[in-house]
Amino acid sequence: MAAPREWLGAVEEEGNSGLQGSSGVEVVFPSDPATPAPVCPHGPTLLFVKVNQGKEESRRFYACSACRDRKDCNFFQWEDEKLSEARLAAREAHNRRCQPPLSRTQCAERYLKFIELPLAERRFCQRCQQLLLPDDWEKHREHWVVGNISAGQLGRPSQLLRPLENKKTNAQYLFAERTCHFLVDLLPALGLTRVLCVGTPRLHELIRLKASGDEKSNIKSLLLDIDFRYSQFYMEDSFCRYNMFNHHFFDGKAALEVCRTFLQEDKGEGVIMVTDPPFGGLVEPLAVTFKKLIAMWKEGQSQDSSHKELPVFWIFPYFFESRIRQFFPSFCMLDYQVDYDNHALYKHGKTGRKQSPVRIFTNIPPSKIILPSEEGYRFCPLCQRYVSLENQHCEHCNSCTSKDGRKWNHCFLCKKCVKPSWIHCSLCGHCALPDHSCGAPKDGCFICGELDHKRSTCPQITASKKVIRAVRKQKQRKSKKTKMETVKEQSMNHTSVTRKKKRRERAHQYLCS
Ligand SMILES: C[S@@+](CC[C@H](N)C(=O)[O-])C[C@H]1O[C@@H](n2cnc3c(N)ncnc32)[C@H](O)[C@@H]1O
Ligand SMILES: [Zn+2]
Ligand SMILES: [Zn+2]
Ligand SMILES: [Zn+2]
Ligand SMILES: [Zn+2]
Ligand SMILES: [Zn+2]
Ligand SMILES: [Zn+2]
Repeated sequence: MAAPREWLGAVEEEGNSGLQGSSGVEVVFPSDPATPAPVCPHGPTLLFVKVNQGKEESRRFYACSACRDRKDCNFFQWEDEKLSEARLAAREAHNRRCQPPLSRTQCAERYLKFIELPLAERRFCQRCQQLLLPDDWEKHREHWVVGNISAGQLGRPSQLLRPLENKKTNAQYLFAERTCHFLVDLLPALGLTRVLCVGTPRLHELIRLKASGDEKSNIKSLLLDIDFRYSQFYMEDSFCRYNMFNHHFFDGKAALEVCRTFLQEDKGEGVIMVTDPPFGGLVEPLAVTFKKLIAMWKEGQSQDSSHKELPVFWIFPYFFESRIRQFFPSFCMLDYQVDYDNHALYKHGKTGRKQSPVRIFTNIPPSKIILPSEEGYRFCPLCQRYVSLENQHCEHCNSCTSKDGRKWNHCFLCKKCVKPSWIHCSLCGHCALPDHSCGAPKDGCFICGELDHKRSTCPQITASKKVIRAVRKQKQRKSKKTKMETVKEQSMNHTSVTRKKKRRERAHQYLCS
């Protein structure tokens, strides 16, 4: 996902207005893209706009969709910038140079050769993260090479490969066994036979292991992931190198067709998409991509099943709930706490603030998803869903209200349940942390500073007449109550660096305190 914070530097270096008050970078999806976005090594770039509090939108620019760190991809181009033929040619050459050294077909051929080798000749170079054929040995002689790579190891590449823990781009946090088994075990009960794994390599391999093991599960899986190292372990029909922030298949049409065929098999029956994107990712580009995958599945549906939805598990931290529901209103958040192997803080079994904040968002009715009682989950008959132990049903809200696994308390003044650490502040008129600064400006509109709307719907914005029309329409349409809800929703529509930073800080505080 794109590089908000890093790109701010670039924007400023280019002599644009400095930061004043709150500022940030948003992704823009032009409704009628007249010109296709320029391409970086990670496929089409995204269009961004820098927004400053008290100012109108500034100049828009293209940046990489996948890398948040300029060190990983330093693509930058102003929207209205004209590039010389020479620069365009240099960019093309650069894009080609950045692709993996072996093609997808070459990787598949090497894999077939590798599995034919006797155990003693099956080697893996830790340094290069590569399976070696005898012809490669000499080149890796001085590297840390492990031998005797068993069929079991080949079947679990996520254990053999070093997780890419670069937080800004890959954030390759792998499911703990507990979570992975929980997900796999859910599938048969839900009548699912195919899983499109988008950024879930460990789930993919466990499904395949089960399919080839004694239990003879007949569940199939296709992995879409940006990590090209996985190409070494799978044939073309079970792994496609893919960028989930721009729906880009690195191996072109052939790979796209693999995905389409997989989704549309059996008239689209029995398939689910499970995705666990890097948490720093912007929600909107992800939502746009997932809608494209859903549309691909829908193309294969008959007329009479046009009302059906592709089942989805979107794994993401709970504080993105309103943002995700903005794009997928039918999704609900399960209480199940997703656990990771290589993330020290996201661990199940911790209490208080140390619990994992990662949840499953799904359009499958939550009553059908049984959460393990041995881990403390119970069924709430009133909510018709499984909830965590501490999540108590509030009779005033008529719901099990806790989002973070702790017991929340009902505030009669706010008329809702709030976190246990919050108290009602009579000065602010709502609940907040005891040490909050009263009356401190909340995240308001970047342009006029008002709190009741965001930049995208600011009546003062002159650049976008469309937005003004939308605001007017809204004013006409909404009653006071629904208007309040809309404002809240809009506030989530405003992804800014400041806000994202705050959110990260909040997540950090949440996990550390
Ligand atoms: C948070 S990890 C999820 C891994 C999952 N928990 C598992 O154990 O299977 C994010 C995954 O998304 C992949 N990824 C990161 N950026 C991506 C992108 N732009 N497009 C597709 N996949 C991406 C990473 O390689 C990684 O496998
Ligand atoms: Zn890039
Ligand atoms: Zn090597
Ligand atoms: Zn309940
Ligand atoms: Zn309540
Ligand atoms: Zn209150
Ligand atoms: Zn206050």
